[in-house]
Amino acid sequence: EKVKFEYWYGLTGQLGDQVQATCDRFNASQDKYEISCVSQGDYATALQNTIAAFRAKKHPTIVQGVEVSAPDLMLSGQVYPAYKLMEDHGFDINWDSYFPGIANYYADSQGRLWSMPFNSSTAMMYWNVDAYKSIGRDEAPKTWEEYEQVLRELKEAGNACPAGYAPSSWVDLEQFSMVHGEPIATKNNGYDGLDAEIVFNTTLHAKHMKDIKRWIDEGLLLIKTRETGLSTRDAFAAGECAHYFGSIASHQAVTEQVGEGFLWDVAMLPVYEGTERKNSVVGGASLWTLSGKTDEQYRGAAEYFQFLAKPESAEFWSTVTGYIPVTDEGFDYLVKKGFYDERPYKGREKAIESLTYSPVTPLTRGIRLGNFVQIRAEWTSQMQAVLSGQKTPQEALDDAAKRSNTILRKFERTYNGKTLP
Ligand SMILES: O=P(O)(O)OC[C@H](O)CO
Repeated sequence: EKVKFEYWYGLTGQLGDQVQATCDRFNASQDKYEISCVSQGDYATALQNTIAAFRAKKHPTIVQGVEVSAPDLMLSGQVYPAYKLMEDHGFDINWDSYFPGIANYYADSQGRLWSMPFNSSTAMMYWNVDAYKSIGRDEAPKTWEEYEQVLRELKEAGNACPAGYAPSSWVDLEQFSMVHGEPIATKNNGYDGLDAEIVFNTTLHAKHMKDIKRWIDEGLLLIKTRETGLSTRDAFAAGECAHYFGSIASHQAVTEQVGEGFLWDVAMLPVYEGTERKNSVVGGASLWTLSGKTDEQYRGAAEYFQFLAKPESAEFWSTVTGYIPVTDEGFDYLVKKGFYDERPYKGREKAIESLTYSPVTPLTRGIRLGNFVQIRAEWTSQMQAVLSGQKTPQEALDDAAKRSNTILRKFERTYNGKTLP
């Protein structure tokens, strides 16, 4: 009889279907194990459901943990660290092959990976090349100043939606801060201690949110969800808005949505003039093995991880999504096959360029702040208050920082005396 184990993931739609496909491929590749993969909705819900399931001992063997949940999972006492899982089951993983930006994010202070990198992304600017042609341009802006200029030119040329906008902590705060080398919190964004404090209301991020508000007021950015019910991605793919900012993960979905409709591309996030661009930070999620399972189930989990790490699996995953290969081995395999040479896959390498743009610094390593999923929610609700005209960006960011610090202090008390591994 096959050994069965569960894997809960936090993706839906096109991406969720492709996670399911990795499970089907694994099940078809061998006859000893049967992985059962269950979508839990989005990343935040997957995490929430997993915590709730622990109480009833109904939790899965593997959970897909959103990147920022790493400290919560590491301190939970309920994780079987990936490096140990693989070692205990005799799998010889070349950990050095993982891109440093990815490995750093999921590693403890001794450089050992606690989760298995899987769906790694970063934020990109999606731009409509045909719309640019209409204003005599053929390159994506590298600075926010130039971006504003492009928006203005598009509007003047009669474009009704130069860009769609929806507040995204991941793009506007987290990735933005990384590429500008600006801190989100003290203590190197939490890596150096649970007593970190939020500073995002005092950095270049505050200027950025003021600029975004001004662009909205000037009709350069349209809040699509409010105006048409469309997501910024759908509005872009429908040719309605000339830009949107989002994960490279959706590159394949956008490819399918746009079809032959128009020419488009992705570019690295702009930076403000005078900024020395830094690496962006890995987004997406990684796979965490949880406590309380049988040794056979753990062996199955390790086999699945080993299966995902194969270059052929990396090729499958990068083809059907936009996620990047997580190892040098996977990347080299794709490069040798000419994967990035032609559309529709050409462009996806820009995510890797962004992630590896500079050596990782203490401020661009990532975020190690407790309960950051809740901090994201606070930031978002404060930004909604800006969009509805109730607060200025600075007031909203000050309030978001205050509430976030309360969340951090609560987390610190929960793990009183404990330190991050
Ligand atoms: O859409 P994804 O999977 O690239 O994830 C984006 C962010 O990292 C979510 O935290």
